[in-house]
Formats: sequence, structure tokens, C-alpha cells
Amino acid sequence: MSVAADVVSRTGPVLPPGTEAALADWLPRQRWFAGKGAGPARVGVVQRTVFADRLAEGGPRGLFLVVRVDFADGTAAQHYQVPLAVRAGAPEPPGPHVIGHIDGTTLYDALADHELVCEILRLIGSGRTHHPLAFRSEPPVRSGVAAPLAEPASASRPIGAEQSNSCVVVDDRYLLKVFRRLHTGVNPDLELQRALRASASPYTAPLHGAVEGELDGAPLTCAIVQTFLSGAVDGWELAGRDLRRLLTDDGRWEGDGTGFAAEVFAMGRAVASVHADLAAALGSDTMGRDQLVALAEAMNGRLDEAQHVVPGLRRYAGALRDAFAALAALPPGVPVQRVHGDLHLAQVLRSRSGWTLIDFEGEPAAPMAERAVKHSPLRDVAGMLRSFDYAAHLAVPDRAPDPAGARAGRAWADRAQDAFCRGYAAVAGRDPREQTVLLRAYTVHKAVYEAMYEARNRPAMVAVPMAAIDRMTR
Ligand SMILES: Nc1ncnc2c1ncn2[C@@H]1O[C@H](COP(=O)(O)OP(=O)(O)O)[C@@H](O)[C@H]1O
Ligand SMILES: O=P(O)(O)O[C@H]1O[C@H](CO)[C@@H](O[C@H]2O[C@H](CO)[C@@H](O)[C@H](O)[C@H]2O)[C@H](O)[C@H]1O
Repeated sequence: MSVAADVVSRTGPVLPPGTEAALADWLPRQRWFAGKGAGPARVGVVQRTVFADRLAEGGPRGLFLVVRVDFADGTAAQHYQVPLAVRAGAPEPPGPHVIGHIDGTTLYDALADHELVCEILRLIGSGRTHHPLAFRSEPPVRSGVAAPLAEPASASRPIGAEQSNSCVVVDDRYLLKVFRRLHTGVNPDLELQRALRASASPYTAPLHGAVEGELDGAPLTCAIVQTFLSGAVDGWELAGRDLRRLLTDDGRWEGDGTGFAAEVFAMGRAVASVHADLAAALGSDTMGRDQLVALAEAMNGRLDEAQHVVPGLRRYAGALRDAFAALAALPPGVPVQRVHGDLHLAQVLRSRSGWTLIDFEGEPAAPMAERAVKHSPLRDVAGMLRSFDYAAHLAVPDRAPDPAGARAGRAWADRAQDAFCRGYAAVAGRDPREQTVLLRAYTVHKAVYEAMYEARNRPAMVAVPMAAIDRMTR
């Protein structure tokens, strides 16, 4: 399973013996490691690509590793990406990025090493290949505009701890995002942002380049670089600020909120515009009878899985299946296209230039083939409508639940959902709420996903989607 550490460079083996044991200890402690509940794991390095080697001169060696994890309990094997730094001695202060100290070297996460982060950007900027990895810069949208990434960078810092992947901000200008859990196939975060760059969408952060590879003969997306929107605030934070303004000092809710509804109207416009650009760039289709039935079956399948994880869903199963059956019975001809796939308030950033959609990778645990399936754009609309409901529950932490507060939160979510749909309609020409059956099916389907996601990742929050399911099935 593993590639032996047998390649010897001027300074000894490329990977010191014991690397896999150190990784086996380090990986399960990472936020993005998806195999946490699966028991003991065996770890093997199945691919390693040296992209920088200055160990002999007292500098770092940088490698991209593909690591395979096999689980003792029979859970299917998972692949992860680890950009690895190796330096002589113990140059790194202890921290969560340190993987181990072996044979006089320190092994640590290369994203914490400014020199190596710069090297990755330089390789992308100059379009180099270190087989099997291709470092590519995106062709200029307008001719004569050079790729900016070859310039030296002076500072880099990791951002966000609670993420599925790992991001580093370079010079406050670029965001390098390294995908952690690997699925073969082109990641939609690259595919869709490439298409949106080509159509010069003003609602995405321009893509500058990517690192692409292959595993077992299939394509692999390893990393992307895009413009970092310095000073941007995400929709979740803005929603929280608006909700906090409604809350009086003595704990009562008062007023209608401030300008947030106007912001949300603009957000709806941005999402509809991105949908139009995606349809133009990557094509659209219609669902016939068979596809509608298959979609309803997939939704039922997820409900089956979710009921094992959240037994409380069982009492709603009849009403939920009715919503999916109504979808299956819709007249054929429902338009479908590529969509964001996991849209919520933290996936939209508000900066001076307006709203920007980020993170087009879809549901991070799903195989790429599933994420590439065309859907009604109402899938994203449903995701955002659910997010306003979440915000009303959670954006004001430590607030004791009380009926008046719940009513005020509900009224806030209703207003936000209304503003979003009106903004969406202003660009799409049709209010998503007119497609009642479709929107209801996608919305309850999303809530079922959330119940399962929360049970696995944030059990204290299961009550949020469960309350929505209770309300929507009454
Ligand atoms: N282009 C960008 N400009 C500014 N901040 C960004 C940008 N892209 C992502 N971020 C920030 O980084 C965080 C993680 O990015 P995201 O693409 O959502 O990664 P993940 O797949 O790990 O969730 C986001 O929540 C956002 O705050
Ligand atoms: O951001 P990710 O792509 O990793 O998405 C996953 O995590 C999200 C939580 O961080 C989760 O979103 C759910 O919680 C949000 C509030 O924290 C809420 O705004 C969303 O509406 C709700 O779905 C998302 O489902 C999951 O895929």
C-alpha cells in the first residue's frame, strides 16, 4: 500500500523512515480528517512529489504527499493531501502544524512555511510541472494581462481553523486553498470558478491558477489560487450583526432590523447572476420523467441513511417522502444546470465591490461524479433559505430560548428569505417561491442533510434542522 521511503537525495531519504507512523498520529487530530469515528487507521504515503529541495543549503524540502488511510472497522479507504515541509534540526516551535521530529529533521505542514508557500505560488505563476503535478496559471481573460503570481511575496498566514480544507493568505492579495480530502475527478471549485472567470463574473474572486495531478490514472485537483478579498465580511457575520441590533439590552427583540434586507436583496441578485453565467458556460438541460424519479429516489436514499444517524427523523419520514414523491410527479421539463451545491451564508462574502460567492466544491464528502450532476438552481436557493433559518437560531449565541424571541427570530428569517427571493427574481425573471413543489423538496432534503451533518459534526446543533423539519411537515 505505501511507497517505501527509498528515494535517496543528497541529504538522505526523501521521506525519513517513520514518516507514516508520525502521520498516523497527526492526521486524526486535524479538523478536516473525516474518518474520526471509524477507529484505528493504517496510513500509507501513496504519492509524493518534491517541489522544492534546499535541505542541503539549510533550507526546506517541500513535498506534496497523497496519503491513503485504511480503517480497521471496514470503513472505505480515504485519501488526503499533506503538503509537507522537512527542515534540518528542530526549527519549528511546537504547534499543531508539527507532524514529527525524525532523524534530526522536523516534519511539519508546509502551509506554515512562508518560503514553501511562496514556492508553490511561483511554480503556479511560471507554469511548471513536477510530474505528476502540473502547476498552472489561468490564461488571462484579456490578452496582454500577465499572470501576477511570479512576483515574490513578503507575508503569508493561514486563515480559519474550522474548515474542510486549508487556506493561506499571501500578501493580503492571494488565497491559496489546498484540498485535504481527495476524491478523483476535477473538483468543481476549480471547474466552476474557471468557467466563471472565463465569463468575467463580477460575483466570484478571480481564479489565478491551480495545482493539478493524477491518482490511479484519474485527474486530481490539489490546490487553487484566487484573489483574496481583503476586509470582506461573510453573510453569516452580517446576519448576526443585524440580529444583535434587534436585541435590546434587557433581552427583548425590537424593531425590524436595519439595512440587511437591502443587502440580502443584492445577494439574491448575485446568486441568480452566477446561476445564469454557469448555465451559459457549462450548459443546461431539462429533467425528464426518469430523472425526476431518480432525483426523488436519491433524496429518499439520503433520508434512509440519515434515519440511522438521527433516529428522531423517523416520525417525519412519511411527510418527507410525500414531498419527494410530489417532486417525482412534476411534469417533465424542469431546467437543470451546474450549481454551487452547498450554498449558505458563510459562502458569500460582502466587500466594497458587492457580494462574492466562494467555495464551489459542493458537499465535501460526496464523490466528484455526484457533485457534477446538474440540478435545479433552486437547490442553492433552498440552501440559502435554510441558512437564514439557522442564523435566526444561532447568530445570537447564549440567548436563552423564549417564545417571543423565537417568534422575532422567525419573523427576521421570513423577511430575509423574502428579500433574497425578490432579489433572485429581479435577475432570473421568476420568483423561486412560485415553484412550490421543487423548492419544498430541495429545502426539506437540505434539512435532512443538515440533521445528519450536525449529528456527525456538531451534535448540539441537531435541534436547528429538526425544528425546521417539524415546522415544514406540519
Ligand atoms: N477569496 C476570498 N477572499 C477572502 N476570504 C476568503 C476567500 N475565499 C475564502 N475565504 C475565507 O476562507 C474561508 C474558507 O474558505 P472556503 O473556500 O469556504 O474553504 P473550505 O472549503 O475549507 O470551507 C471562508 O469561510 C472565507 O472566510
Ligand atoms: O462550509 P462547508 O462547505 O464545510 O459546509 C458544511 O458546514 C456548514 C457549517 O459550517 C454546514 O452549514 C450549516 O450550518 C451553517 C451555520 O453554521 C448554516 O448557515 C447552513 O445553512 C447549514 O447548512 C453545511 O451544511 C456543511 O455542508
